[in-house]
Amino acid sequence: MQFTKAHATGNDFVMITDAAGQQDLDAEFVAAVCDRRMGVGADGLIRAVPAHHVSEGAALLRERGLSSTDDQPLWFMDYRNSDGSIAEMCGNGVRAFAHYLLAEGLTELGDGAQLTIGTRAGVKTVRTVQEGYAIGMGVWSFIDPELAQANASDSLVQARGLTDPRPALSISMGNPHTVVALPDEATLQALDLHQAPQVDPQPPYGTNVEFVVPSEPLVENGVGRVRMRVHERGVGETLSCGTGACAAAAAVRVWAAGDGVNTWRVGVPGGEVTVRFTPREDGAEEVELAGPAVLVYTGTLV
Ligand SMILES: N[C@@H](CCC[C@H](N)C(=O)O)C(=O)O
Repeated sequence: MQFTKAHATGNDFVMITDAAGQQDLDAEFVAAVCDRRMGVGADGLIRAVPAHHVSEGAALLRERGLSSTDDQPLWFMDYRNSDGSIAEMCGNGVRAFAHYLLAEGLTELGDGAQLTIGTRAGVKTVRTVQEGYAIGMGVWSFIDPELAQANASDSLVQARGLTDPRPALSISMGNPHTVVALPDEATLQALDLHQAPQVDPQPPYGTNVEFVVPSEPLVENGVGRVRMRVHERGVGETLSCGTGACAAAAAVRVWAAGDGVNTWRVGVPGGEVTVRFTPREDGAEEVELAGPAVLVYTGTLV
């Protein structure tokens, strides 16, 4: 099996193409490929498969009235975490996926230099921008709107390196996130994320946990800035999480009542991504995630 190793701000993936939709990916196989000592090593594995060849993709085509054929496929991002579990969405993965599809000649940019791809969290648009790719992520939402709006927090998080549990806010970006604000960079750096943080109450399907530190000043020239470290569900600590960066920026906006600040730069151990919010008339906010994507090498699994 041919594969390409890719990364997007250090969040790394093994990319494979399955044009006929015949590749049965079981959790054991994915975990073996993603193993950093015994396999290729990656935070996740992404299978590019035409939407009409997988049930979730076919459902998406029906819902959205889109077409996908062997000649003109709508490519579906089948994303798996490094432990083999399936996740709904991966923001950095979409950038790597778009870069991979274009480099492999599997698709071309359409009108407005845009691409449309399918994911388990719906159809996403991708456009090329100076820093790489910008993804139309859809709208963010509170996981528990009542609790979140009343307290600006809905849970408590404890992690190694913190003296006490800290309040957190749960946000969906297609997949679940729990965002925790920390007072300063020293506290952020002192965290030991080898062990999964404890979230109370425990989210039913697990969660990705983002620890954020607002920059000083928080907003400069109309742009908000935060630093973040993340412990990902199904992976562990990663160098970056795209959906996590969107959730972190959304949470900081809520806490800082910074609704007017629509552009946020989120610094992660693997670089920086940009998150933009566009308020809609119905009160919801569309999110765009922009950042680089890199293809590192190709290989063959034996
Ligand atoms: N790194 C990703 C998120 C991958 C999925 C996540 N671990 C989950 O289980 O929800 C990103 O860039 O968004």
